[in-house]
Amino acid sequence: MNGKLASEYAAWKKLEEIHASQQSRLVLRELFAQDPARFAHFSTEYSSPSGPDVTFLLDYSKNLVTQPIVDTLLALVREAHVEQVRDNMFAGEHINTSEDRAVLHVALRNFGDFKIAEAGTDEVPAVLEHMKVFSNAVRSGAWKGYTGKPIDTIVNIGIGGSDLGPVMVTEALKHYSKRDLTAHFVSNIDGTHIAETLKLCRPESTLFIIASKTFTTQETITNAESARDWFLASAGDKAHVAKHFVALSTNTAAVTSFGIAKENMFQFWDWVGGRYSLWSAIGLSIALVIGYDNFEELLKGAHGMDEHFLKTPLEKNLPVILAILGIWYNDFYGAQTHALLPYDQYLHKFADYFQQGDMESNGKTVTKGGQRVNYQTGPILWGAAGTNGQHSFYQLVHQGTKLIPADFLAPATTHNPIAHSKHHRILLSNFFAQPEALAFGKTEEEVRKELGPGQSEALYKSKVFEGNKPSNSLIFPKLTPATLGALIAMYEHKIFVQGVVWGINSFDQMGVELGKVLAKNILAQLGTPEDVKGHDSSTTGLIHYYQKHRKE
Ligand SMILES: O=P(O)(O)OC[C@H]1O[C@@H](O)[C@@H](O)[C@@H](O)[C@@H]1O
Repeated sequence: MNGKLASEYAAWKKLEEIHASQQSRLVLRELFAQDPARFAHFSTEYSSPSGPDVTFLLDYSKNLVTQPIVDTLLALVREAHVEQVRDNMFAGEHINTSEDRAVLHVALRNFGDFKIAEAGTDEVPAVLEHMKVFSNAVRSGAWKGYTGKPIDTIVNIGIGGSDLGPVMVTEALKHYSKRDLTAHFVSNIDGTHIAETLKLCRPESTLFIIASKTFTTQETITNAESARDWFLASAGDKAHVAKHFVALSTNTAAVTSFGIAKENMFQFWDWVGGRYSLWSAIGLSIALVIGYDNFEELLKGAHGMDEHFLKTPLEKNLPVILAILGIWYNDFYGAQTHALLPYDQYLHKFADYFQQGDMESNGKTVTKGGQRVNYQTGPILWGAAGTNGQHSFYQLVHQGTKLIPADFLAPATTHNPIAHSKHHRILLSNFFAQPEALAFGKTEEEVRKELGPGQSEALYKSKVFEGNKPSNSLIFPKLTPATLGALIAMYEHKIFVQGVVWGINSFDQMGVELGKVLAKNILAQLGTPEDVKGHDSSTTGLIHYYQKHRKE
C-alpha cells in the first residue's frame, strides 16, 4: 500500500528494541504470578454478529507478550494500513496486483450487505441456487445415472485449492453427512490414486466432479480423462457423460471441449483464489455430502467472521490478534514454524488445508513493490490432530531446541459421546494439559523433589521441561457447519493481516510455476537417453537411471 518494507515501520523498530531488551525476561510463570487477571486480559470471546449462533473463546494469555508488546504490535498493524487494505479488499479493489484481480472470497458468503463493485459478484446467488438444486436432486435420488440408478458415489477430481478445502470440510462435517453417498477425492497425478479409487466405484452410480479453476491443470485433466475412459468403457455412448460428469470452473470453453454440458458446469470467477475457493462452486462436493442447507450454514458462519473482521476494533479483532502473535514469534523470536493442533478427530485435515492456505499465500520474498524483504514472511505451517501428535512429535515441541508456537483447538461437546463422554473428557484433559505443560514446564527443583536423591545428574536434567513455550487455546461449544465456517474465515483473515504487514501479495502463487514448466520440458525428453538435453549432471543422471530401469 505504502511501498514500505515492514522493517522500516517505527513500530517494527520499537518491537526490535523491546525484543532485545525483554526477550530473556519474559517468563510465563512470572507473568501469570504477577497478574492474577492475565487470563481475563488476554482472552476474548467471539460471538457471531449475524447469522447462525457461533461462539468461541480464544485464550492467548500463554504467549510471550505484555500489554505494551501487544500495543506495539497493534501499532504495527495500523502503520501498515491493514484496516485500509482490508476495506479495499471487501470493496472489490484489485489488491492482487500482480494478477490485477480482486480478492473476493468474502463475496461468496455475503449474506449481509457488503457493497462490492466487481463483475460477477451479482451472479453468486444464481450459482448457489444451481448447487442447491443439483445437490438436492443427487441426494434425493432424483438425478439418475445412465442405467436409471441413483448416484451412490461421488469422486471429486481436483488438486490444491480444488481438493484440500472439500476434503478438509467433508471430513470435518462428516457427522452431517448422508451415509449412503460415498465421497472420494482424487488429486495426485500418480495413477495409483485414480486407479485405487475407481476400484471402489461402479460406473452406473458414480458422479465425477471435475474441479479446476483454470481447467488446464495437468493432474486434474489427466485424471479426468482417465476417469472418462473408464466410464465410457462400461457406458459406451458418449451421451451418457452428461449424467456422470460435472465441472466446477471459470473456464467455460475448456469445460465444453472436454465434453461436459454447459448446464452441468458450475461457474466461479477469477476473483476467487484457489485456496479460498471452498465457498464457491468448488464446494459442490461439500454440499452433496452434508446437504445444501448445511453448506449454507458453513458460508453464513464465515460471513459472521467477515463482519467481525471488518467492524471490530483491532484490540478485539480475532484474526488481527492471531496475526500479530504470529508476527511476534516469526519475525522477532526467529520461530520458523507454526503448529495447528486440533483436539478433534473431525479436524484431522485442518493443518493440511492451511498448509496451502498459509504457505501458498505468504511464502513470498518480494513485496508488492518488488523489493526483496529483509525479514521473515510466512511460517512453515504444520500439525496433526490431538492426541496422536503427543505420541509422535510433541517430544520436540516440549524439550527440543526450537520454539514452536501452536494453536490448540477443541470442541466442548463431542458429536460422539460414547462411553458417557469418557473419551471426550480424556481428550479434553489433554487439550488443557498440553498448553499448560508447554507454558509452565517443570523445573529442576521440581524434578529433584519428585525423584528424590541418589539419581544421576543426567537423569535429573533430562526430566526438566524448560517451559515458556507459547500457545493459543481456542475452545468452541460444538463443531457445527457455522462454527467451522467462522474458524476457517478467521484463519483466512489472519493470513491476510500478516501479508499486509509484510507488504507481500498473499493472493498470487508464482512459486508453483517453475516446476510445472520444467516438468513439461522433461516429459518430452523421457524417451531415450539421447533426448535428455540441457540439464545439470544431477538431473541428467537421475533421468538416465530411470530410463535404464523402467519397465513399461
Ligand atoms: O483449480 P486449478 O486451476 O486446477 O488449480 C489447482 C491449484 O493449482 C496450483 O498450481 C496452485 O496454483 C493452487 O493455488 C491451485 O489451487
